[in-house]
Amino acid sequence: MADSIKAQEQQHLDMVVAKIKQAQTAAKKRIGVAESDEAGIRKNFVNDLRLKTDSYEGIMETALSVRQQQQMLAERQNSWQHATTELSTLKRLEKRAYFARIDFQETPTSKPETIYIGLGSFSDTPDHFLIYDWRAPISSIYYDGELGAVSYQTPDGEQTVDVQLKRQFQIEDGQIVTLYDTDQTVTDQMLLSALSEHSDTHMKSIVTTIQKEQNQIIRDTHSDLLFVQGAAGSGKTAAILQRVAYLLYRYRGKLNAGQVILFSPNQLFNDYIDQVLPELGEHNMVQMTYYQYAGRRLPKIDIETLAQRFAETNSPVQKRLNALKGSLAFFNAVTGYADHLEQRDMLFRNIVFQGKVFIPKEKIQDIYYSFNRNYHLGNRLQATKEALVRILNRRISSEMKSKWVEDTIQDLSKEQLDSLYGDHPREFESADKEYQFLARRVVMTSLEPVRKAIVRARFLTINNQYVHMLRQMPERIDLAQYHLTTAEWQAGVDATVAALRDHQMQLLDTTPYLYLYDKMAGKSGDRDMRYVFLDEVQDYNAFQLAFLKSTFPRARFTMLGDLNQAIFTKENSHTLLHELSTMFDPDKTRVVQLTRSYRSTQQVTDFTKHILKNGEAVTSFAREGELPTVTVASDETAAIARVKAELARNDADHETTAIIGKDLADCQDLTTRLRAVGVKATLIQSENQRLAPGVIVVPSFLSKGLEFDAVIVWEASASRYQDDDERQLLYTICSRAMHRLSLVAAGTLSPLLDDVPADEFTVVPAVPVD
Ligand SMILES: Nc1ncnc2c1ncn2[C@@H]1O[C@H](COP(=O)(O)OP(=O)(O)OP(=O)(O)O)[C@@H](O)[C@H]1O
Repeated sequence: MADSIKAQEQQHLDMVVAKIKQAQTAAKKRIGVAESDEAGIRKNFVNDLRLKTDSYEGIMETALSVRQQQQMLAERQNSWQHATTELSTLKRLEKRAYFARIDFQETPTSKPETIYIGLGSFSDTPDHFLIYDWRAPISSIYYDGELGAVSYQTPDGEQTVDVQLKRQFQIEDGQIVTLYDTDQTVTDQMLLSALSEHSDTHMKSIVTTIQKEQNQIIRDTHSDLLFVQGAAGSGKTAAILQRVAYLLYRYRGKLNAGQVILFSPNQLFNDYIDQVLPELGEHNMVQMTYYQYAGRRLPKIDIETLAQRFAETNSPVQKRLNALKGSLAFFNAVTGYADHLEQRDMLFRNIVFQGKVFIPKEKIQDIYYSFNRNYHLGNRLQATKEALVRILNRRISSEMKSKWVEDTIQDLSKEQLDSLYGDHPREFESADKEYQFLARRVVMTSLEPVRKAIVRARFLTINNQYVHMLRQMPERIDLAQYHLTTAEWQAGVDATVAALRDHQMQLLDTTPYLYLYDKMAGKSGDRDMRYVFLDEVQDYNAFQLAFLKSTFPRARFTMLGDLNQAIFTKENSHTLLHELSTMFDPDKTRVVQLTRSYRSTQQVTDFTKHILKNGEAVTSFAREGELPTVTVASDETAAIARVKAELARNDADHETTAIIGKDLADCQDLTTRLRAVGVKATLIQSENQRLAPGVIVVPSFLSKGLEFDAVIVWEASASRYQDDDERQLLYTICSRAMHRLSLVAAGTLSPLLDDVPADEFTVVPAVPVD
């Protein structure tokens, strides 16, 4: 491109940067003013306060004056917050003001317009935008269209413009490094340079190179369910993070980051992505794994961990039980059972006081079912609690006359007496009045646990109720459809009961258990949550999805998954799509498919896709790299030597490496062996660990969603990956590699690699070990 254009653009950039700097000075000034105003208000708070407490009007006046001061403080804090946010945006813009320019005309006769697009908006006067935020409606034309007529959505409907120029910039520290004009959406050149960067322990934002299909996901505001099926590395995760940023911008003032929740595959992944939104100037959304969510709600139960779940080898019967318990039919059956509890079968527990039955369960049951048919589970429970509290109150008077109360009062120490009197004046009309006062306090204090038990509905018994429900299930669900006999089902229930006795539970049981509990307690869900994102949705079952939908009744759902990577649900993942389609209104459901993989080089993508049989479509973005390597060593010592050599090569080329083993035991063993030959590597044992720089060894089930420059698959042998249902797992592992992929096996190579054509990998012999 002509140097004169670059010079002109640099001049424009210098002008914008100068204005950004002026704006920074102004923002700093406002921060200073707000800070000193706030300090002033705090200092004079006491002086300015008109304390009058001798009359009712005086108290009112004092309260008003406190309120006024608080309001003034809040205003200052608000303006401080505002100026601080603005300053941080301006600082980011100063370095890289924008990344694109678009010239367009709204109609053939209207004035040509030029806009620049960057990470945030910037205007020097209220209506004069020098930079448009990438999320502004008009910015969409940068991502969506080529030159010529391009339409974009505005809050008032669709608008079409004639785009005459698209220019992309790479700017570093206020200097234009390169610029190019293009007629494409985002040039391959720009994408290529973004993708050639080395990975690090944190994901980066993709704002400058968002692809057209990704933009559809990011800007969707219509769907109740947005389902994205995307190949490994197709940018699903990247797209949802930009989507969150987009939604927070689009609904600024109405939506905050606390109303958006992302269920992620593991804690490591949370760590990996947690910089993206702050880099875009937004707060992070609520992020947790489903396991954490369930665990938080069931603090007294040990829920099966990811590692345990992964290590499970399920018998054919167990697989069929799993299919049933994860189905939508089971969800509907639990709903039916809960509805039936409105008429009968709710189980209760005695309320106990001092080791004796205080209110018997039969009495509670009578009360519970005494309300008429219009009462549902929620208000029935509430009304029961109120009735029980009334009983409790009546019992206070009778209990005051008991012998134990008299004994207690006689034995009270001075401290205990002081605490019973509290703020109450110590003068009483008579000794009897004083005794009555103390007796009431004694009874109320000791009955407090009873009151709590009532208020917290401890008279319900979720464990028993859950088991009761499971026992009854054969009446509600056709076991034959799942190829199960009643005996097999009941044996499954026995196993659940045994686990519950030890306060343990399979992840598979936690959701029906929570759902039943919510129904019994009449909970109507978290109505504040507006957007729910589920990453790696193929690892959820239909029950969990239906439960999340009922837990967040007002939320819109974005689900992202790759049916090729179902490492927990395996063959059930394809039925999931079908079950989902029955849960949401088809008019408000949108399915988007992303088939292009951006993560890996063409060679890695081609190799990995041969691992799948009947896999979903995957194409690679044309980025060249080395062929993957395969090494079959005669024994583990030789295999370790090969790993060591490959690590040395990666290190020399500054490629960060993850060695991915099948399970934790393999990874522990490998780490020890590597240490013995002088190689330092961090073993990631649990999902709560942090990602570390340098070589890491990670078990397959924790590598989900992550990516690394180079991946070494440890023990790609027949002893580890043999069955067809392990194809998706091996695929997931291999698809973590961006530039280099090496597979090392001791003994025989996994037969799952048989379909990879011989010219798509290099055979590297194991290094001879002396
Ligand atoms: N438009 C884009 N511009 C630049 N980089 C991109 C783009 N889309 C995706 N990438 C990069 O490709 C890599 C893979 O993206 P991401 O992790 O979002 O894929 P994914 O679909 O979630 O993969 P998986 O299902 O395998 O975990 C990331 O490094 C991401 O930054």
